[in-house]
Amino acid sequence: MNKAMAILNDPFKNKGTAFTQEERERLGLTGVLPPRVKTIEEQAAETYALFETKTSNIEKRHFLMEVFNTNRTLFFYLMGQHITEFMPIVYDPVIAESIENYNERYQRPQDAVYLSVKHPERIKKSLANVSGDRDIRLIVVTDAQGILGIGDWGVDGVDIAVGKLMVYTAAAGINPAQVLPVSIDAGTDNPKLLDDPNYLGERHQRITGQEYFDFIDRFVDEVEKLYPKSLLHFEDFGRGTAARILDKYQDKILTFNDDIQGTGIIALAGVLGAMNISKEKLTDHTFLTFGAGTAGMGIAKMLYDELVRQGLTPEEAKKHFYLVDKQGLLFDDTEGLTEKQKPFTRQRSEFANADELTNLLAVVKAVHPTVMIGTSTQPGTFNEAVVKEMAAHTDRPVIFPLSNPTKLAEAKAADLLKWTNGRALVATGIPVADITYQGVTYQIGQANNALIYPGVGFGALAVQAKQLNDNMLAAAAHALSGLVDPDQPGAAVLPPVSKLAEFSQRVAQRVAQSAIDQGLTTMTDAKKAVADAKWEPKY
Ligand SMILES: NC(=O)c1ccc[n+]([C@@H]2O[C@H](COP(=O)([O-])OP(=O)(O)OC[C@H]3O[C@@H](n4cnc5c(N)ncnc54)[C@H](O)[C@@H]3O)[C@@H](O)[C@H]2O)c1
Ligand SMILES: O=C(O)C[C@H](O)C(=O)O
Ligand SMILES: [Mn+2]
Repeated sequence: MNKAMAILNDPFKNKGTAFTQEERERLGLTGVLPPRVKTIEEQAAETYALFETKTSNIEKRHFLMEVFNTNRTLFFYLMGQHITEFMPIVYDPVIAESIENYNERYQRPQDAVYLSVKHPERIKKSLANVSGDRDIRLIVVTDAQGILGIGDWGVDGVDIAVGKLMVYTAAAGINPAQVLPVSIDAGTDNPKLLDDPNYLGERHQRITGQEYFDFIDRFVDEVEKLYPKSLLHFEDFGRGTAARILDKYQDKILTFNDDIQGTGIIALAGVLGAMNISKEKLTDHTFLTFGAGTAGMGIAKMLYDELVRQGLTPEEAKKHFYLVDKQGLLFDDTEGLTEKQKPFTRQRSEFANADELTNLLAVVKAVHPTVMIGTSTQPGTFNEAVVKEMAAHTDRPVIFPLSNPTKLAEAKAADLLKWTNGRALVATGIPVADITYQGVTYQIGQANNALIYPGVGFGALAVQAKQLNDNMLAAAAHALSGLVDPDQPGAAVLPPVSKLAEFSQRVAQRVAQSAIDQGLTTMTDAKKAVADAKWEPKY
């Protein structure tokens, strides 16, 4: 390829019509572009006008991905201008639709690395082929066994790694040339993909057990060797692997599991936001987690740690939790408990009707939760009967239906307000427009880990922290308090996505400061480190 085309085809270098006359001369672009030199403002305005002509969400996403594929600077400049509008398009919920249509709509590899569990010997070469001479600092890896709540999507799940990284840059300002999305293709147990002639992944059932975990070990090892200054972010692994991988590596390398830790932080931040509104104490609450999987147990752990920080003993704190999963309320003798569930189970002797506590309504009747969080993937399960029963025993029920995407949410925010006469303090996983109910306009907080992981990861990277530990996660959860006026009628429990870029800096600084305070870095000035690391979309 000639020099000119190599530059124009490189999304990290390309400026399109914005190359100046001098740059055109120097880079061999003279005569290669139409004469007019445009500014980034002009490019953004014309690109946005084209975006507005697209009618369906999937077309909008396709269009934005073309901009992203062509010119990263312009893409992030534009996203900075339209963050609230673009988030649901490039990220959740439209990303779910794009994953479900990946094979038919395949555009480009999008600078991701494609690894196959059957070929551990190709890991190093594959990583190096994609990263080239770029100084990689952030990797988002998925094996796509549990994409949002839509299940196993094999190689098609790569979009979630790409999308999560787009949010990192848009929210926190991580240099997009320093990131690497990775797909680990371990096969798929999704029969639809195995039967689809267009499927782009390896056509076999998931490889599990030793061979799988050996591959992960080798992958982590190669990442640490090739990119020693990087943060390794795991996304949408399965219930049987996510926690195990995190437990193995969290004290050894700079790593983060978004579904466990990111979700835990944002849910705790939302509950703390609810406490600011209701003026209640966290330690007076009873927590019910519906769907005690990867996310549900991450949330329970963060809430539990906070109760202990607020002075409860571990034994007292555990008594505040009730886990409900497929089996109903989880008891110490329930079959099929996960390692993470075991410490939070209850005893049958606590209840006269323990054997009847096999569904959510029965459990709500028996335990009177005051905070109920859904990560079950079961739509509509926070129904009118359940919510009214809960609301009969508490003034301000805190209810977070967090399952994604939209079609899987345990409830709709508007229904929760209606069924509780506006008393519910609600946060959802996907964005919800303001709701006017009985004369009050309610803003609905978005308890999606996207509101927190960019600041967390960026803060840790900015000070080159050795690890991301529980204190840093707690610092992030507390960083969002004070950003919403809790006395405004209809106030949200979390700050709005429109302020994402602002509060991500604050989260990053708090996380960086925590690393400094704990001696996990040699740097000393969190504010300066975060400011210095920030990438801006400009030519
Ligand atoms: N808002 C956020 O930031 C956020 C973050 C992570 C996950 N999530 C959502 O949470 C959901 C779960 O994700 P995960 O990664 O924890 O998946 P997971 O598979 O690890 O956990 C889901 C849990 O729900 C349980 N479950 C299934 N059917 C049930 C039923 N009928 N009743 C009760 N429990 C049932 C499963 O047994 C499992 O334990 C997904 O929809 C995901 O999108 C949201
Ligand atoms: O991707 C999201 O929207 C949040 C979360 O990580 C999820 O798996 O649902
Ligand atoms: Mn996820």
